[in-house]
Amino acid sequence: MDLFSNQIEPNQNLLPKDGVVNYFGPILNQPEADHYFHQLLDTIPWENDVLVMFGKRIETKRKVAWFGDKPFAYTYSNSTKRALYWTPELLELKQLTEKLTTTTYNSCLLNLYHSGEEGMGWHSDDEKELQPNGAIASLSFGAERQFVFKHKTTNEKVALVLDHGSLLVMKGETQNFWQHRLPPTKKVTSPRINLTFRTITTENLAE
Ligand SMILES: O=C(O)CCC(=O)C(=O)O
Ligand SMILES: [Fe+2]
Repeated sequence: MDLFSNQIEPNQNLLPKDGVVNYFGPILNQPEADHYFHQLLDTIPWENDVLVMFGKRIETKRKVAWFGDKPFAYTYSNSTKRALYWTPELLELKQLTEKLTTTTYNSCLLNLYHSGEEGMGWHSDDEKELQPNGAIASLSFGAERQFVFKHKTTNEKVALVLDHGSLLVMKGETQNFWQHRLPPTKKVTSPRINLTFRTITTENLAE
């Protein structure tokens, strides 16, 4: 948290055009955010993510987990995952996020970055299973990390720092026009957990 956190304006659009990104700053106090961070770190069944790059199957160091209302199938970087049912803590966080963003979500992708050496490359969250132009709400816990948007045609960039216990929302046309990434950094040595609440279209129910 910084001295200026009381100036964070959740209604301000951080993007200059072609989408909407709102940063709410911390939405939990420090003990609450610490509680969720440790609870998620210890109890989520974290698994290595698998990417297919140049036809090769690569396991990421970053770990992931996938939860939802139903056992949705979700194909992400060529691997299909099935959603687990919400834990009580994830349901609490979903409820709080829904209240603050006045939107409902039916699933959540969780990422665990063990240190700053792990990040996520440029991408848009535009998988076919996701509701087109649906809001994506991102909760961060643990180490503060930079998050960057890049416009797909003009290359304009917008960067911000995602605080412990903070909420960020991407909505409207954001995923069509912008990519985002979590840059790796040697300056951060502690872990971070990120939760992205999403809406999956209900045709994507696993057998
Ligand atoms: O870790 C983050 O803040 C972002 C994760 C992300 O972009 C994703 O899961 O699609
Ligand atoms: Fe993303």
